[in-house]
Amino acid sequence: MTAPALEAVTNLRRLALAAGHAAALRAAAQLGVADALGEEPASAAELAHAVNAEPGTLDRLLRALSSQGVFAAQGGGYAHTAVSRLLRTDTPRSLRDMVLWATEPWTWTVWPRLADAVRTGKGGFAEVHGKDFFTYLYEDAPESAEVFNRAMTQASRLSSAAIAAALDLRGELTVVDVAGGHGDLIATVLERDPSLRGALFDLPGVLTEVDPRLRDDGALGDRCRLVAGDCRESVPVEADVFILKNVLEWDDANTVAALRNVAASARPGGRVVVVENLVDGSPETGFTTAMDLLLLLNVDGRKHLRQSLLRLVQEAGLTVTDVRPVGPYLHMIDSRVPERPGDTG
Ligand SMILES: C[S@@+](CC[C@H](N)C(=O)[O-])C[C@H]1O[C@@H](n2cnc3c(N)ncnc32)[C@H](O)[C@@H]1O
Repeated sequence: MTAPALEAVTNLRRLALAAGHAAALRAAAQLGVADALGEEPASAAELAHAVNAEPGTLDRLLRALSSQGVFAAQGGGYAHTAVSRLLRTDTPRSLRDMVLWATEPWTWTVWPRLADAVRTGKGGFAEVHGKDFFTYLYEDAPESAEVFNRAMTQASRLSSAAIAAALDLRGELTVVDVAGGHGDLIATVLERDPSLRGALFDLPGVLTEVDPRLRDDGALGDRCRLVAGDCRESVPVEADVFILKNVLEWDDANTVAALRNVAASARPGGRVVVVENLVDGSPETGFTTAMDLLLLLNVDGRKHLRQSLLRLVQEAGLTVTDVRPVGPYLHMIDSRVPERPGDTG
């Protein structure tokens, strides 16, 4: 076999078993291996003792992960790499919950339906579970819902400071983060500008456990309201600026409905800022394209191309004023509610 032919075989075989590496990541996160490993390399037996596992099988797990750069085989044992450190719980950039979220039990039940979804254009989650994804999450899989919300906060911590810096809210008085999860972004925005007041809007189940800074007794509690609701029905909050970050990932009808509801609550000339990872504008194409497919399966949704997202923002009657990268992997779409909404159709 020629070298290119061998490489093709190797690549395809690795991809075909990529679920095994995702499962290995999940197992390591569940076992707490990254927390058990310190600055010095440790043997599989030492780590197995620390995480209450069988040494031989833990060695196999760590060998599989090391083959992908998660931990490094060293001197008969294993050492941390930059990637494995992200699985620790005590690092500010921890992505442990993100790993758990991406590999939750429900994900393994939806992936086999991908061919059908591609054929029909529908993920079909509601047909299988009898309810839409977020209802299922909060009613039937509350532990998964907690993992989800923590994962969103972990992802937000990577970008909130960059977004807050890029927003330029001079002259604005009030800002609401629509579907803002536990509120890392709105807290970061309010911390940056002490004159601003804010609101965090999300589903009722999410707001039961918000960022400690936003609680009544938190440092920002008196400047931020918590408003529960469904943004596909209405967004009953008055504000100068509406932010929607990683929210417009449903099917197009629900995405336009949410944007229209925001536009209806905003004053004419009000600002609506959409922040998303774009499939065609992100350095993480492996992540965004796979997430695009997962969103198809769970919410009949998608990660957008730049043009498809701009089209929906405009369809909702908003006037796009700027599109620019924010942070290493997101884009910020700035738009305004027309001064005379009736004119735009
Ligand atoms: C991908 S998360 C993004 C959270 C947050 N904006 C962030 O970037 O970390 C999507 C958010 O939308 C919320 N959400 C989903 N459906 C919603 C709805 N119908 N109304 C309001 N919020 C909703 C979820 O609870 C979740 O917090």
